[in-house]
Amino acid sequence: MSKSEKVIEVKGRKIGGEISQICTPLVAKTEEQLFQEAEAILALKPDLVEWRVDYFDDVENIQKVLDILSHLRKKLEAYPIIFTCRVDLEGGHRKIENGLRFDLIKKVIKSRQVDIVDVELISGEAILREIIAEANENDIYVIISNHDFQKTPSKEEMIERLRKAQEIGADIAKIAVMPNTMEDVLNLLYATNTMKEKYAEIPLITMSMSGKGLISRMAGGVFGSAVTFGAGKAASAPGQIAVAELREVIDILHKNM
Ligand SMILES: O=C1C[C@@](O)(C(=O)O)C[C@@H](O)[C@@H]1O
Repeated sequence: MSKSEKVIEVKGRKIGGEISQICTPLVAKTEEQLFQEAEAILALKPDLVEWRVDYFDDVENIQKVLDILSHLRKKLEAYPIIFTCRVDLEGGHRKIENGLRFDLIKKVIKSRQVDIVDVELISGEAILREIIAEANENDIYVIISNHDFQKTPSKEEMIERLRKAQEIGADIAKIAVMPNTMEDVLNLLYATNTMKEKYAEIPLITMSMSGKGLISRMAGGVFGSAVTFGAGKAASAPGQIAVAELREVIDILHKNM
């Protein structure tokens, strides 16, 4: 029996349930584009939406971000929203001073206008625990994530990072890595499956990026990844394919396995 039984249910979507959930990122630069993008995404019917606020030109204007979020929340009422201000060192679109970034994340948590926030494992335990405490008080879930856009670490290292995220108190542990060989893709899937079978008490999100890693975005659920990212108007990472294509593959796997 696998240990990964904890299912997180947000707005009727079961993260860690029987079927992989599809998340689509918003990567607009301006407010106008953001709402156009959100409109376009609604037509794609993903399961979750992620606002990658690091793409947003006014990301450093916290009040503006909060104001926009209250409108976005209404527009995407039926959808769980993940709020992500990705650090530049792990694929973020721009460099934002850490103090400001963490302040933004905490204020967004307090506003309760999102369902989930994503924070990187490299942020360090102290700030992660502060953010988790704030999130717990406000009924918001926390993804602790890790990214490597250059390579795929060893299986042991990936398992270690996912376990560390869980140990710190993540509700969901995530890792996205770049494969240089097909063995790297297998290693990511192996780490995912091992986590699911042996260590995970929380849902996992894992992906091997780029075209090489595409199989992990389509079939990662089979090995224990609870969410896969599908492009909306634009991709937020290499290898994301259209939501409809992902949905088709996931449904075929789900129906027949
Ligand atoms: O961490 C992730 C995963 C991701 O990097 C991907 O590879 O699909 C896309 C990001 O938007 C998201 O925050």
